[in-house]
Amino acid sequence: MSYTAPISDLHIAHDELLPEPRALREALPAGEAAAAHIRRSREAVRAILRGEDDRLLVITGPCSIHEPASALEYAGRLLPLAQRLQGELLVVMRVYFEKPRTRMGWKGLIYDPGLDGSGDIGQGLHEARRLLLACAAMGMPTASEILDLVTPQYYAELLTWGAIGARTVESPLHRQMASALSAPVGFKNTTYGGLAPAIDAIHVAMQPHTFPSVSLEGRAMVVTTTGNPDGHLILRGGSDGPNYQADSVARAARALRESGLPERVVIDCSHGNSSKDYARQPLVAADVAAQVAAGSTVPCGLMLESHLVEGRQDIRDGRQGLRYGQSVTDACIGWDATVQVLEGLAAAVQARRLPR
Ligand SMILES: O=C[C@H](O)[C@H](O)COP(=O)(O)O
Ligand SMILES: C=C(OP(=O)(O)O)C(=O)O
Repeated sequence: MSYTAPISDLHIAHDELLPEPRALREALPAGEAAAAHIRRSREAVRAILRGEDDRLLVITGPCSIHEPASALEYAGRLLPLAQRLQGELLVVMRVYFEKPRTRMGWKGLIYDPGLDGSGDIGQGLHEARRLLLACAAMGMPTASEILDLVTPQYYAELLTWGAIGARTVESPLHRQMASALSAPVGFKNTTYGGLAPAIDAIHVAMQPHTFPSVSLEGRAMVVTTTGNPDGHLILRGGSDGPNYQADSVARAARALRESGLPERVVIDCSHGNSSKDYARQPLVAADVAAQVAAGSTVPCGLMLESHLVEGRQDIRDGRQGLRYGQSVTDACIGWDATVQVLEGLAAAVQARRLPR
C-alpha cells in the first residue's frame, strides 16, 4: 500500500448536488387549500388517537408507490369509498416512497424513480411531491414512512400521518427526527416483535431535541424541536408471531398504560401480522373488527397494503413489462377485497355504537 494513498472518499463512486428543498417547495407549492385540508385531516387523526372521535383510522394503499398513474387511480377509487364510509372510518391513503429493505432490493420511488438503479433522487423527490399535492387537491389525506433523514424537508409537510418503521424504531436519529415532524407519527414494534423499543420511541419523540439537520436552503443546520405529542404504537407482528389478536392487544394496552401512554394502537394487517401472505390481511382485519364490534377501544386504526391488482411482481427491466397497478414490493390485497375490508370495519364501528 502506498503511503501517499488518499484516506477519504475511498468508497465514493459519484456525487452530485440535490436541488435545495426550498426550490422544490417553490416549484410545487402547497397552496392554502391543500394546507387547510392537511391541517384538518391531521386534526381528525389526533381526535381519533385521543379517543375524542370513535371512528377507526384506516391507512390503506400500496406497499410502495412505483407508478404515480396507478397511485392516482387508486386515490380516485378510494376517495368516494372513504366519503361513503366517513361516518365510521377516517381513510388515509398509504403513499410510501422510501422502502427499508431487509437486504437489497428496490428502495422506493424517491431513491430510484426509474426502477433501474439509476438513482435519480432529485426526480424521485419531484414525483413524490407532485403525487402528494395531487392527492391533497382531490381531498385524499396521505401517509408515509419517513426513512431518510434528509428527504423530509422536501415533502413531509404534506403528510397527514407518518410512520417510523420496524427497522428504524430503535434508531435515536429517527426518534429525534420524529420529534420534529408536524404530523402524528406511528411507531412500529420491531421486526422481532418487541414492543418496548416502540414505546421508548414514542416517549423519546415527545421530548425536545437539538440535532443536525438540513435547512430549506440545503445548508447543514442545528434544529431544536419541541417534541411530537402525537406518537402512537403500531402492532405489525414480528418474527415471534402476529400480535393483532385480543390477547396481544391487551398486552400492548397494558404496556402503554404502565408507561403512562394512552391505550390506543394501530394494527398493521400486513407484515408480521400476515406472515407477508396478502390473503391473510382480510382475516387479520376481520379479527380486529370483531374486537371493535365487541366494544374494544384499544384498536383505533388499521393499516392495509392494498393496490388495484392483488399480489406482487418482480422488477426485471426497469419500468418495462410491469403489470399496471400491482405492487413491486410486498404483495397487496386487490381493490375488491379492500372495499370488503373497509365495509367490514365500518360495520364494526356501527356495532360498537349500539347500546350494550
Ligand atoms: O413493506 C415493505 C417491506 O416489508 C420492507 O421494505 C422489507 O422488505 P424486504 O424484506 O422485501 O426487503
Ligand atoms: C416497511 C414497512 O413496514 P415494517 O417497518 O413494519 O416492516 C412498511 O409498512 O412499508
